Amino acid sequence: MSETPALLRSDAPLLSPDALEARLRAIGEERYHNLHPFHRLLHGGQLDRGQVQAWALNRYYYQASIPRKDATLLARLPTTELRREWRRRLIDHDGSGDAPGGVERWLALTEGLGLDRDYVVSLAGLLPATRFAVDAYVHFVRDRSVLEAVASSLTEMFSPSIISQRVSGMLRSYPFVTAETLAYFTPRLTQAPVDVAFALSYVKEHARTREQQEAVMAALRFKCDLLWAQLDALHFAYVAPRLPPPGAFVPEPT
Ligand SMILES: O=C(O)c1cc(C(=O)O)c2c(n1)C(=O)C(=O)c1cc(C(=O)O)[nH]c1-2
Repeated sequence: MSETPALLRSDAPLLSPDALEARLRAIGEERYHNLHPFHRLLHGGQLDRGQVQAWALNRYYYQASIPRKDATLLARLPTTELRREWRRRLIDHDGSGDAPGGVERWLALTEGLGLDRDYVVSLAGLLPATRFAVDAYVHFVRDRSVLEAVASSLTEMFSPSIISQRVSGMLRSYPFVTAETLAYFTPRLTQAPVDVAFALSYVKEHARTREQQEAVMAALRFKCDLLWAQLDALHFAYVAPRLPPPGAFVPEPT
């Protein structure tokens, strides 16, 4: 379902909170990155080891930047209650005490795929488009309203189902992938619904005008687009026409 841009519908009536949620879910059905051809190849076992490495290496920058964006938003939240809620996300990704977080677990994934840890962390082989897309997320959360920033996290509504498909598809298809390598994803299946429960109820409660509701929907579309753009860049560089930009990771020939 494609929607008319907000500017054309300034007279549109306020949506009920549940109607807003239905619109948000429809955006995911139309644009979430589970629909991207690169993901279909990844989950369907149709990539080689070098292409899977390229995906993991680039996605490292997304994972490593999630706590940067959550810390950015945390600093803007006005109440103890909101900050306590959002702080949990930082712990999920950065860890706490001896417990590793998601960023460290993603490095276990890239190492399990045979990539050198220092090379991954250096970001030297990153696609430029990955950097631009991920940085755009951090900047969006810094520059837009808190309501839009919270709404931009709502792609997580759609992530548990893609994660389940990814883990089962990759384990079935790739001899070089083990359950241990994909352990990153297991806690996400319980963390994401907790994140979403809060963010969705916040958005449903705080989007009180149609304009704010349109801004919330636009934030979710923006986020879907930046996830999509990362996969476009991977596809162009490593699937077809296979034109990695200068300096980007080049898989070893198999
Ligand atoms: O595997 C995925 O497809 C996927 C998608 C998303 C997402 O929809 O943004 C996230 C994650 N994973 C994820 O692991 C994660 O920690 C995460 C945090 C966020 C966010 O916007 O705050 N999205 C996602």
